[in-house]
Amino acid sequence: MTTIIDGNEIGDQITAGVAACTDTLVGEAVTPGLATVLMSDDGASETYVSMKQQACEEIGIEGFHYEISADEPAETLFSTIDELNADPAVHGILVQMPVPDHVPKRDVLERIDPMKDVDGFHPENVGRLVAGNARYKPCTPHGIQKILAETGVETEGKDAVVVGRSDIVGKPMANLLIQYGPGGNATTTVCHSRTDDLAEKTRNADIVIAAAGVPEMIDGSMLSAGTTVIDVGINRVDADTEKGYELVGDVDFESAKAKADAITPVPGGVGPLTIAMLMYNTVKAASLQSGVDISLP
Ligand SMILES: Nc1nc(=O)c2c([nH]1)NC[C@@H]1CN(c3ccc(C(=O)N[C@@H](CCC(=O)O)C(=O)O)cc3)C=[N+]21
Repeated sequence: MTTIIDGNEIGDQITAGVAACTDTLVGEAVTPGLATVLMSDDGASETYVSMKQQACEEIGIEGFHYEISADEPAETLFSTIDELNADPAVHGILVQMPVPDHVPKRDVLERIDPMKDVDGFHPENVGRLVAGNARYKPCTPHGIQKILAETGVETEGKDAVVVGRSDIVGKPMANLLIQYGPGGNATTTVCHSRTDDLAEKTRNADIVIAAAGVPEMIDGSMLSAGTTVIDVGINRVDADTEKGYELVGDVDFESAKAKADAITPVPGGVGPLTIAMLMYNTVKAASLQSGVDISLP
């Protein structure tokens, strides 16, 4: 029997632990604060930002939300970041990606105070992660580590294949998988758009993490029996539904399920963990900035 991994359940479990940490902080007169900044007219981005704000509200984290019109100059975003860096009520800052083309992404990431960088995208935090001394692990790869641990999937000595080399998922995921200790020690291959014979790589994997942003590109014929399949894709494809689209992953679920030992669905797989780990990092940020100790799950 193939296990269909329930990301909502694992996410709720972590969120409960994070909520308990929030209570501890509030008891010490520290209310964790997360600022989200949206500079885009994209409907999907709006959905994700509002999901993050809703999660804050449920846990007791104070949410601050900023919207900047996509045609504003980059300076408007920079000065918003400067204000949030200086605001002691704000412990975490998330600038929703992608930003418009005329805004230099790297300058945005470097502008955020590394102590408030709860995405873990600032070069200082990327460097710490690679050095094995992470401050804030990027939310999606960290969430995937939690999924694997909760599902009882051992990584040590296993062959892991990460499909996709993004700064947000592929690269940090590979870094976590090769690190010493629990959730790491995997022999890790990173595949991407220029990989020759991808199927040969994925067929030899014990764990496949699909994060290329290409709808249903990994199917059952590319997998061996017994593989653990983690689907990071959240592609909106046109469909005759109420919303006018359907959410599909980077994995062809039905054919992959027939081969997999365990598989994450879309929606209800990795997505809820991304939000839970953002809350986790925000509470960690509030602890680091206030000096109040907490015990994170
Ligand atoms: N600076 C930054 N940090 C991010 O963490 C970030 C970002 N930019 N830009 C966009 C992506 C996307 N992202 C998602 C988080 C949760 C779900 C999620 O929970 N999805 C639900 C379904 C939601 C739906 O119905 O559309 C699920 O998979 O079950 C999806 C997508 C965070 N991102």
